[in-house]
Amino acid sequence: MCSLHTIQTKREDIVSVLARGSVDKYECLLDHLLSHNVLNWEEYQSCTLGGKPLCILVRNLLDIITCKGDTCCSIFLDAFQKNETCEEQFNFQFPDDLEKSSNYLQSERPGIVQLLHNYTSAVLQKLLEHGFISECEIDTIQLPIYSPSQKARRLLDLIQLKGNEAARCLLKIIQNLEQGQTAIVTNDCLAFHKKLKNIICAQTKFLSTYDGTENMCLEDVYTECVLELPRSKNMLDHGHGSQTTLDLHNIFNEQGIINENADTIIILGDAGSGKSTLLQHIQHLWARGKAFQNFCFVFPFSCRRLCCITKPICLKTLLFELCCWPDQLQEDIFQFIIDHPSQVLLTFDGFDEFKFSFTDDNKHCSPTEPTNVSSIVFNLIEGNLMKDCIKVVTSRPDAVNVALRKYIKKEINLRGFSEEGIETFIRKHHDNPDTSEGIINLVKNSLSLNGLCHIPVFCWIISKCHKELINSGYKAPQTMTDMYMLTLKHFLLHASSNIKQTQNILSDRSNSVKHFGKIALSGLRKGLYVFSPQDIAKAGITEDDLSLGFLVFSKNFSDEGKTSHYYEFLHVTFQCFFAALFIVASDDMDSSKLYQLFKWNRRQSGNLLVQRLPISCVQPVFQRQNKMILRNIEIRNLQITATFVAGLFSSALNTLLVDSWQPEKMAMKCKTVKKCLAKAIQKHFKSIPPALPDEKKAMHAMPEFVWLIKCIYEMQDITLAERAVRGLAVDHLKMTYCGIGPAECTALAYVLTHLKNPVGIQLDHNSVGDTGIEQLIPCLHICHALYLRDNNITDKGLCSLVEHAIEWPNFQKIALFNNGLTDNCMNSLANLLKKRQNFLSLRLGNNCITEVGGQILAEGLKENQSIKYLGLWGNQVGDAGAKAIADALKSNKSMVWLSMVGNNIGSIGGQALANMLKNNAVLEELW
Ligand SMILES: Nc1ncnc2c1ncn2[C@@H]1O[C@H](COP(=O)(O)OP(=O)(O)OP(=O)(O)O)[C@@H](O)[C@H]1O
Repeated sequence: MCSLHTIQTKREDIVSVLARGSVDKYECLLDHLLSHNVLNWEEYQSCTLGGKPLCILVRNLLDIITCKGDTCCSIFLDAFQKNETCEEQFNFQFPDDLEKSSNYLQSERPGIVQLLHNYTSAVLQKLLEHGFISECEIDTIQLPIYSPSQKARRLLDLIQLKGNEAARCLLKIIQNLEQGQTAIVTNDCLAFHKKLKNIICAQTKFLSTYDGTENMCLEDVYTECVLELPRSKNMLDHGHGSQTTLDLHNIFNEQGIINENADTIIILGDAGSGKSTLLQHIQHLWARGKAFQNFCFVFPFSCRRLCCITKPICLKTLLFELCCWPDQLQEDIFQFIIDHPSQVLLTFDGFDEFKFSFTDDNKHCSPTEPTNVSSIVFNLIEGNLMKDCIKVVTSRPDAVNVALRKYIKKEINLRGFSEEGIETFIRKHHDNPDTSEGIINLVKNSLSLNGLCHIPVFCWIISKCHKELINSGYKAPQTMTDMYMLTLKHFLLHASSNIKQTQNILSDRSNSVKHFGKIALSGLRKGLYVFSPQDIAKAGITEDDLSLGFLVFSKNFSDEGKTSHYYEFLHVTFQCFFAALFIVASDDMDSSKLYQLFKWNRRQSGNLLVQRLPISCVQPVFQRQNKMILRNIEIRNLQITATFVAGLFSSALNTLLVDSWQPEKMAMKCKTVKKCLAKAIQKHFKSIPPALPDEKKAMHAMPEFVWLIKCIYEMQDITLAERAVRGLAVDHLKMTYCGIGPAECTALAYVLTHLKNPVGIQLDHNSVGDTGIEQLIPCLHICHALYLRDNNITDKGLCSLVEHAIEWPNFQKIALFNNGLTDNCMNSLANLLKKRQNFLSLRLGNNCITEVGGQILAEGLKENQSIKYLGLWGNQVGDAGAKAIADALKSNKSMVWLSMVGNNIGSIGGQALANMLKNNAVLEELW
């Protein structure tokens, strides 16, 4: 029987089945007919006229179909049967040519309706954002009389009417949804999604350091920081092997993954390097819809706050109560979160402040079962809870223990501002170009300031206190302590109404400073960074003190609508600074207590394992050593506080404090600090094993050594610096993996310049950079060998170094592999080779040197007879470069080791090297 005849004979049954069924089902049939072009647009509309009974619409449809001949009738019957039996599976083949988007939406209509029906609200929002529909149109589509599928159909109908541009936009949204590139929340979750975005947007709008006094938005002042991936052997190769800097927008991609099965990305950086701000920026970009839209939900946590949760808590409560409460459908929303972990991002700021040491001993897998907060956090990191949900954790570097490392997907080092970043930050901070130019010049002209300003918090201080620095002719700060003292004066002066009459503002506000010092120190001892109204009252802090702006409302404990507030210091480094001021200037603290501040290092020196253990593991040892008042201060903050203490004894600040507060015990304390520092350094030196026969004596310094050097620098005491290195009788000073950046280089130069005998200085795997080289130059004349592997050095830094190195008689070796050197510094190196006929070793592996660079270097090699080692592996010198080098070395009588592997060298270069090897009697190794 032909299809037309079937419809005619069974018309009554068909009408009855369709009219008895739901409107949804009938419309689904129409979707099929539209997609197969059985109905044209006008016919479709006549079959969906609102207000008419379904049986009339069905009859009308059958009239249209039967007029269209047997093929159309056959398609109808097919669709009718499918409609009755099962749901179809759709497989989208998106068109390459987006000009045909409207057609595609029509031809795939049944599948698209099925895909969209759970997401219409979010899709409508996106179309609204793109300007293709209006609020009023959304309201019409979202009328409660429509089922979810009907809403999807009304949406498609509207877009068809709006033309191909709108259809193209919708198709892009559908494509992203289908391929999981953009996370789109279901209709049930949309209200919560919006609420969460609004809350995060409001929370991340301002930086805490700008609270109260200024009204600067994060968006206006945010400056990109340098993000680096550590080069590690087991970094999985995803085609980014040699790249170590990372763009923020690539933070979640495959670049730099070290463990594909893990879900935690850890961002490491020193105090004030911008970790919290970076997280805030990520959250803000997400909340504003500007990036990271593959996450439906972002839940930000502060470890400072999590530490205060003492009662058992479950994951659900943690997410909803701490971040955002769903006004309705809590169960559905939580279920969506659990079912779609890859669409959820959790951030944990300040893991170093999380008092619990990471352990994977206690498994907890239930999202609804309460347990202690540390267990929830650790099991999230391990993936026992919400596997595949990405977690971003920030921490100061040494808080990561071995157990945690197993669960790290990617490790990122935050290196603060680049040279350009400093300028950008200053320009963003000041509308007046004259002011910003003035500050930039100030920073450029002061070596010490330049080194410090790579750390964002210092850059902020300089920007904040620019008036004092530029107009009042203050001496540019030399040390970190100078910076904080400058800020202290700035805030005090700012709050003082009669500045001119005030001779010594510190003396005038001594009580305020004392109050801050007291609460800061007692907070550090108890691991407290947030202060309740009771804590504030107990420390005697008055409204007047609060108005100075050092204590700001805590973001972590905001009780909106309440009159009493929780406070925290502007930044934790200010808490350390005030604690240091109290330790130094209060006569309640005698020098023996101060001795405790440096003493803990003595037992730990040389014990890297203990140093890297989290504080809670170290504490039993630590507590035994320090029975006194400073025993509980978290090690990283203790070091910062101790550095400030040393800095406050620099001659200028010592005098200032004595003049301001007349403390009686300062002289004694100063003596104690000097003794502590000198002895701690000596102890470090004594731990060096004696040299083996025929071997040079080397010292492998620990990060603690660098900290001691920084303390000496903060004191600005040349005699102490001389005394400190007097006993250092080594040929080689190794300071690899010590977290050395530009500021540390300034301190190293200050002390190492007093070394009496030439040494080799090995600084591999730090972040010295071009600025660090500038800082080091004052001490490098003493150096016979310099190792700077993996330190982000570019041509600029190297050229500057070589300019000086030409004059240094001892300087014979330099190792620069894994940096960013190009052909542009080859002239400089060639010149060094020409001028220095006692130069021995040049290692330039894994840089970006091409044929041209190889040829330039060859010019230098031609005129040098001393060089013994040349390493150029992993560059791109090619045939021409290799040939030029081989020819240059023909007459060289010293070269014993030459490495040219991985340089794209073909037969010409290879032949030239082979010939050179034949004629060269001394060359022992060529590879
Ligand atoms: N990228 C940035 N752009 C602009 N300003 C920044 C940036 N990063 C940091 N800052 C400034 O430096 C201050 C300190 O930064 P932040 O609190 O983020 O450091 P942190 O690394 O989290 O420090 P800590 O480890 O001590 O908590 C910020 O309050 C802000 O003023």
